[in-house]
Amino acid sequence: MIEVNELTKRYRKVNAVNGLTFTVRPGQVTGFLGPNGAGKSTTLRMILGLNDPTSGTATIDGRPFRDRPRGLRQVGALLDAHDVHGGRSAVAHLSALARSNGIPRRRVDEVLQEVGLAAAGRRRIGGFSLGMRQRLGIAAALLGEPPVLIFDEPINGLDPEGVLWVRGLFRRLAAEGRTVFVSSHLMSEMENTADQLIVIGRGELIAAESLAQFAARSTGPAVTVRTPDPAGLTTLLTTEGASVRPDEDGSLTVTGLDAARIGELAFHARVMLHELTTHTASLEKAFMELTADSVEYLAGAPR
Ligand SMILES: Nc1ncnc2c1ncn2[C@@H]1O[C@H](COP(=O)(O)OP(=O)(O)OP(=O)(O)O)[C@@H](O)[C@H]1O
Repeated sequence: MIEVNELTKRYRKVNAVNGLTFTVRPGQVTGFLGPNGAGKSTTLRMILGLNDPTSGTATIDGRPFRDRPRGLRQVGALLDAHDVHGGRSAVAHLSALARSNGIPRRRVDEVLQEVGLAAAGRRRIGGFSLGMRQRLGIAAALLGEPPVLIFDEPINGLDPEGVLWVRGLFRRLAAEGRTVFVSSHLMSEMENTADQLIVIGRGELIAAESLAQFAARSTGPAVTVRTPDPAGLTTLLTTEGASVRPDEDGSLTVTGLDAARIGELAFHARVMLHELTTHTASLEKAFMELTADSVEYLAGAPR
């Protein structure tokens, strides 16, 4: 379990993290979400004892991480995939980590196999792609079979097969009862993986809830309708209290009535329908709405 209490980090000009309080529980995948610059990496570094908080505390299983003598056997973390010695091979890098953390040497081959790098184990890390470096970072995190795992933007640079693999891996680690905390700036990366979400913006907590609770915040389902008589159908549906928006491709997006009711109304009014499709609101959209006020770097909009 990871517990963060009133955690604050102030740099000279920026409040990178401001009074954050949340808990990350075992047996679940918890997504740590926020736009660029929200303070995710700074928070993770403080949890791992790599940065000192200005105030507040972060503990792993009840104690600050830097007090832990068992290192990689207690917590595995992927922070910056580039933060490894490029002149070494993957095997040499992992073997050194295993040695200094009292982990049996056989784990090196096991984790290389697990992350799909067995064939590249003897190659210099300097020649690895970003995706391969991410896999190596994940291998290092898994080396000591720790109960707590922390991954900062692990999906960056992975190919589609890698994305699927890593999602399955996180689910499996959680099912084994481990604490799995994964940061991302994209909701889409988390919606098929996370059970719980911690959302931050400008260093402050915006939401800490289950994915289901988060989904319930979004603005309800919309229905796409295609008809040869858009004007007639629009009048019919707005009279019944729906909002109808014409789309560029000639279809209508209807909110406020469900597909069954729209079909019924059209049938009774003898309006022909060519399409009637329900869309559940996208979580990405809900995430963007939720964090809109705290987006620091907005394309095309000087602030
Ligand atoms: N060493 C530092 N000195 C000064 N400011 C810093 C330092 N590290 C981070 N910051 C600032 O703190 C804020 C939070 O940065 P952080 O890297 O934690 O965000 P993030 O959520 O991980 O962002 P991203 O998704 O872009 O990685 C930013 O405004 C950043 O510029």
